[in-house]
Amino acid sequence: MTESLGITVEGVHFGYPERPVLRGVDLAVRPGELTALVGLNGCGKSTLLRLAAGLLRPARGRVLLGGDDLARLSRRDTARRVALLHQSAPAVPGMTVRQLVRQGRYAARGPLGMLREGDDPVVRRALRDVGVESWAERPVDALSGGERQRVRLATALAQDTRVLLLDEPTTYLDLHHQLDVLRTVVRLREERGLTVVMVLHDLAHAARFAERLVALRDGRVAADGPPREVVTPGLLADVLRVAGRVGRDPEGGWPVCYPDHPLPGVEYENHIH
Ligand SMILES: Nc1ncnc2c1ncn2[C@@H]1O[C@H](COP(=O)(O)OP(=O)(O)OP(=O)(O)O)[C@@H](O)[C@H]1O
Repeated sequence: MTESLGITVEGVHFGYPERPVLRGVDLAVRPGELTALVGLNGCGKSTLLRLAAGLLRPARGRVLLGGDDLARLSRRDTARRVALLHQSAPAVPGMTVRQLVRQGRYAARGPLGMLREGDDPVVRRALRDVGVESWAERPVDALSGGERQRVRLATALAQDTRVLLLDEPTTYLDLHHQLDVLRTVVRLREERGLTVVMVLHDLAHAARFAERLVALRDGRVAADGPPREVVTPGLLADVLRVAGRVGRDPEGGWPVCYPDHPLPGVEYENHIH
């Protein structure tokens, strides 16, 4: 197993024009840790992942991967260390699953990698990891939303990085495949020492599968710790704006939420009405 990499976010501020989003985020994800990132729509979760993937640059502060400031790494070096599963990405018409997954290799290898059209063991492994080998020659645009989501995960895995950032990896998936993907992430993290940060809206999944839960609110980290400690009725109310109760799974002991009703007072201060 190669050495795991940690992610350090130091005093990061970021905004889009006329839209401040992150206002001083500090976060240290330890090497090999599985972290869930939660928060209301528009609070900046995807923005934070994009900053951690080097696709955006902070206005203030810095992001380090394994101690190296992303601002000093080339695109290629960044892509060798960190892969991002985007919320959605359009498929090129006619492209097969294998061709799309192979793009994960190009990101890490650049033009020389593109010459290797042959059977790439990393691509095969990525297809196998998410159980989509049998679709390799199918056109991506003929897949269902859930099937496509799993192929996108395989594309991120094909980058063969030590850090994996997953933006809502279970979107579009039925419950069977949601659990399947989350268990796959847990397994890969254990087998390969991957450092994983995943955005999840399902607090039940976050509480069960992540060892650490980070909640964003008002552009800052509002809660950070093991789910057993931070998932409380207060978190539900203050960060997710729902009233609800929190219990314990009788066998596993992880927190189980019983959300009741939405609380008033969500201010989409960043939004232009
Ligand atoms: N390219 C962009 N240009 C301008 N504003 C943007 C851009 N991308 C995102 N935003 C805004 O920045 C804020 C944070 O967006 P982001 O996608 O990070 O939120 P999120 O927490 O991931 O939300 P969701 O849960 O809905 O996916 C939102 O107000 C959004 O409208």
